[in-house]
This record gives sequence, structure tokens and C-alpha cells, in this order.
Amino acid sequence: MGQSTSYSPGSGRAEAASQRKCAAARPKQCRRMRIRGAPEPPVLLLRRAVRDSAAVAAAPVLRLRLQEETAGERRRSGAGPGRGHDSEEPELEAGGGPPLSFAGPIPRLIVTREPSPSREEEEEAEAAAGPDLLAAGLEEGGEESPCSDSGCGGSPLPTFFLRKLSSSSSAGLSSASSFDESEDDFTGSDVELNGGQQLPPMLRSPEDNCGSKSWKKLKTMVHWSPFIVSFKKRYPWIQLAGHAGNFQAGDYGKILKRYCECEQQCLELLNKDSLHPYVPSYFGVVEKDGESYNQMEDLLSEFESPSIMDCKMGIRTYLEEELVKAREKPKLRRDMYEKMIAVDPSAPTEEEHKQRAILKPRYMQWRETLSSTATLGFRIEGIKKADGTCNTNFKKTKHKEQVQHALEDFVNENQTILKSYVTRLKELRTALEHSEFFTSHEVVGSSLLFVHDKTGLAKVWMIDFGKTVPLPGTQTLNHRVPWVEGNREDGYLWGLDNLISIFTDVIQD
Ligand SMILES: O=P(O)(O)O[C@H]1[C@H](O)[C@@H](OP(=O)(O)O)[C@H](OP(=O)(O)O)[C@@H](OP(=O)(O)O)[C@H]1O
Ligand SMILES: Nc1ncnc2c1ncn2[C@@H]1O[C@H](COP(=O)(O)OP(=O)(O)O)[C@@H](O)[C@H]1O
Repeated sequence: MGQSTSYSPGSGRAEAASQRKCAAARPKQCRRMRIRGAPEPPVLLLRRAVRDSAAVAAAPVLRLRLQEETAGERRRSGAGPGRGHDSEEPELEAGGGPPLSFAGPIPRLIVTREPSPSREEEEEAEAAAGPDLLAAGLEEGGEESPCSDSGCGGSPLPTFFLRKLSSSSSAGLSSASSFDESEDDFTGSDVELNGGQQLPPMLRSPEDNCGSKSWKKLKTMVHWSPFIVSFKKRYPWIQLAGHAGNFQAGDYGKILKRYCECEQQCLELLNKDSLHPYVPSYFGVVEKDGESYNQMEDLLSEFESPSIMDCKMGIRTYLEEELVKAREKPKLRRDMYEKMIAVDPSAPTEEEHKQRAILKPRYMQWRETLSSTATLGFRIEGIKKADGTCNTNFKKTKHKEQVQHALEDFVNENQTILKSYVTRLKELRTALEHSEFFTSHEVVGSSLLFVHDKTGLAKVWMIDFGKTVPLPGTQTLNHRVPWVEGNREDGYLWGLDNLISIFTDVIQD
């Protein structure tokens, strides 16, 4: 890492990167797997799960132009803001053919919400009352997040091993697709460079049987990112979710995450906030091999063979401004359609099947209601255990009992670890309730990273602030009240209440 150069935020390079905002691809994926007999690879990239949703309202007819530039080319050129598919991307057209139209109405979203325990109820370890109904209506589907990490550029890593392990990968699509493809889900090297290791049948999940052949092939391959960790204490660095190629080793005990202006601003503020003990320490912008990165604390560095879990927090996984943008300039996503049918071929509407593409909010909402996001305010994205097993097939992990089961498995029913996690989560909740930053930000798509090891050390941190944005003026959020479009509530604390309650129940059980 000797070549890294630090820049203070606002230096020329950082500014240039800032113009670009977060332009990194986000390949992610995970499978249930056990790696035996091989030297422990430096970095394990694991794909995240897909989640369900049902979306809303009638979308306008979309006319799409031909996409002339591949996702990778856009990334390399740094075109457009956002870590995802930004609004400055060229509109997409069918390959030379007539413009495609999209007239698919997005069904109205009715999300049933499981009861959130009050603090008192929780202390009494009692479950709350019956389900509450949250109805959210969207007028149109749309797409893309302002600082989506999924758009943040190509992988700066050598590619001989690099691949995304996304269970949502869109194998079989070509970069010449006329649809807006997710960069992370659409990396040619993914297909070409993988050895295609087939998982033994007992390690496959029911979801492995969904989708196309090419899909299954991608899902059953495991690749290690060539993240050469040159720390004194050599340990494998694991990326459990998120966009592949977003991370590199940093200085000792630090990692580099592809630059995202939104995340930089959050990390700077958070490092001065009462939440500081619960977020990675931030060390500024670093330039390496022509790319900019946010350098932050490697949360795994103090652990021996850590077990890791990523839980995405909140009732909603897209920003309100993404909906607005989607209405103004809706884009069809073939990659998201592919991800959807890989999980449930009957999920798309007739129109969506015809188009072989869906709008991003539609996809995101489908993921939310398929998993526990909509009903519990959080969802498990992935779990990697110290024994090498890894699972990111939590797309359909929706009910409390399913989550409990996953948590028990994660900690191997170790009561001491469970108690440490509950203590840490409660401390975090108190810190959140008193945090100036938290009150004044919409926190979307952020995760809690759980890490423990056999020594009994167990901690939880907040990570991923690519879609955490300041509220206008003096607006504040409660983070517990239901979201209706316009109030910007994210359900973060509601989800945390539920998470604490479920952890507590596991201990009692
Ligand atoms: O997990 P799967 O089912 O693959 O879906 C992913 C996640 O929802 C990502 O959210 P997060 O990064 O919070 O996990 C989202 O990135 P955004 O952060 O950009 O919304 C991706 O959007 P695209 O990057 O547009 O593909 C979307 O394809
Ligand atoms: N500071 C960190 N220390 C250790 N691991 C991290 C850290 N930040 C992220 N990770 C790992 O990378 C994964 C993806 O992180 P995230 O910030 O969500 O990336 P993305 O923005 O690409 O979604 C996490 O699930 C975790 O495994």
C-alpha cells in the first residue's frame, strides 16, 4: 500500500473524484459454501441477497434509446454522478430497433409491518401486538440512487481472480444490451474468469434451483478477490456484501473503499459525532492507481478468524429522491428483471415479462417485501462463519422465526456472544437516539456489521453511508414512525428495536 497518497478532502484530486461522485460498480453475491483444503484467500467477495417487494402506481410509457456505452466504459470514463446508474447516463435503446415502450403499471404497494416492540415491552421480553399496516403508494417507478455505490466505477483490482459473487448476477446478458445494466451484475470477467465450481448438493439452497442455467452457473462459483493483505498479522479480508471491486487493502488496519462523496461527508461528520464508537474511523481520501478511495478502519483487524454478518437496516432501501428521479426519467433495468426471475419467475407482471425489464423502485420494493425489510425493518444480507461457511441466500428470510434461526446459527448458539451483541446493540441504540447526525439524516441502505470470534470478542458497527443524506433545513427524523412518501422516515430505529428483540428472544430460548 506504499503507493497510496493521502489527500485532504477538497484537494484537487478529491474534488475531481467528487465531481464523479460514487461511480463504482457493485458486484456482490453470496452463496452457501464451504471452502476446504485451500489456503485462505485474502479477500472473499460474497454476493448479497435479493429481496422482495411489490411496487406501486402507474408508470408512464418509457421510450428507450440504444445504449452505446457499456457499463464498464461508463465507469471508466467516470461519466455521471452517483454510485449507481446515474441520471447522466445515456438513455437506453433497443439495439438499433424501434424504441421500446414500457407501459407496465406498478402495483400499489401494501406492506404489512410486524409489530415493533417498545423499549418497555422489550425489557419485559414480551412480544408486541398484532400487525400494523403500512400502505405506501408510489406514482411511478423510477430508478437509481444519487450516491449509489452500485455505480462506483470498475474494479481497480487485478482481474485474474476478481469476480462478483452476486446471486443477482445477470449471466447471459451482454454488455451490448440495450437495457440499463447494473455494472456489478454485469461484468464480463465474472463469466469468463470463473472456474465454475459446482456446490455439492447439500450446500445448495432451494434458491439455487431457480433461474436459468447461466444464472445457476454464476451462483455456484466462488472466487477470491486478489486483495493482498500485507498487514503484519496476515488475515483474510472478507467483503460479505456490496459491490465487487469497491475495496482494497489500505495502510495497516485500514481499508480503502471506492470514493463516494456522500459517504465521505457522512464519515467525516460521524467521526465527530457521538456515534463515532459505532462507525469505522475515517482517514480521508486516498489516491491509488489513479482511483480515489475513502480510507477507513478495517473492522476485522482486531479479530481472529472472525464470523461476520451484514444486516441492512431500515424499512426502505431507496431514497425518496430516487423515486422523484425515477418519475422524471424512468429507466428499465434488464439486470433487475433477471435477478427477479432468478428468484421467482412468476414475480414480474405480464408487461414486465414482455419487456424483460423492470424499474428499479419496483425491484427494490419487491426485494423489501420478499425479505424482512418491509416487515421487520432490517434484513440479513449475508453471513460468513469462522468455519468457512458462507450464506447470502437470505432473500426470502422474512419471518421472525427464520431470522432467529439464522442468528442462532451465526453464533453457533453461543450465549455469551449473543449477550455481547445485545449489549452492544442497546448501546448503539442509545447513541443513535442522542446523535445529532442521526437525527438530521435519512439513513438508507446502511448496514450493521456484526463481527465475533472464538475469543468471545463481539462487536457491531454501522457501515455503508452511500445513501445516507442530510435532511433539508431543520427537519429531523424520528426513525421509528412509518414511512409515507414525503416524510423521509427510514424506519432505522424501528428495525433496530426489532433486531434487539429478536436477539433477546434467542437468548431466552
Ligand atoms: O442486492 P441486490 O438484489 O443485488 O440489489 C442491489 C441492492 O439493492 C443495492 O443496494 P445496496 O447497495 O444498498 O445493497 C442497489 O444499490 P444502490 O445502493 O445503488 O441502490 C443495487 O442497485 P444498482 O446498483 O442500481 O444495481 C441493487 O441492484
Ligand atoms: N470498515 C469495514 N471493515 C471491514 N469490513 C467492511 C468494512 N466496510 C465494509 N466491509 C465489508 O464490505 C461489505 C460491503 O460493504 P459496504 O460498505 O456495504 O459496500 P457497498 O457500498 O459496496 O455496498 C460489508 O458487508 C463488509 O463485509
